[in-house]
Amino acid sequence: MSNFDKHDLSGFVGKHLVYTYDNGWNYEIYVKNDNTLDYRIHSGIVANRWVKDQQAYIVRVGESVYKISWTEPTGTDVSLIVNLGDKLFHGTIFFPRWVINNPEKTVCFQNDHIPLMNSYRDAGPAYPTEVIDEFATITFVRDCGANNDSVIDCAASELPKDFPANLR
Ligand SMILES: C=Cc1ccc(O)cc1
Repeated sequence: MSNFDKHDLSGFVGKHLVYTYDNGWNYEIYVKNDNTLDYRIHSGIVANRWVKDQQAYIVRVGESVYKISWTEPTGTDVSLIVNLGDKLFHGTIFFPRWVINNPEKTVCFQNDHIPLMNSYRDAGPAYPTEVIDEFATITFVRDCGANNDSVIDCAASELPKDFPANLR
């Protein structure tokens, strides 16, 4: 039996993380509450895409290890492991084929374009799925409290040049 409370997400909710995948892609998430995240993409095939209020399954699987999983309006599925104790991160992204073919279609503030993303998802092609399975290095972490809408509120391209050093 585990000696931690798997239902206690208090060590995770409010966390703001910046991390770089081993393939060079730079991403950022904010764990808004126990079933919601915001994220922003700095580099990679969909750089400058950003999303608020994505509903997700968030579970605790170790003393300081958490897993976040969700499916997007685009049909992209994501599952992340965040190991805060070891500053270790692993992400698996299941991209539908249409995103790989035309990643630029998803580069936007998605919240303003949900019906469009759903229509792209439904038009496909969905297959073959492209699986990105990568470790990442956490380069920045801080606590911002729950339900803080100021943490991620613009595209990566609009951030100060010294981000995230400007937050320290
Ligand atoms: C497709 C979204 C997405 C968001 C965060 C992350 O680490 C991987 C994928």
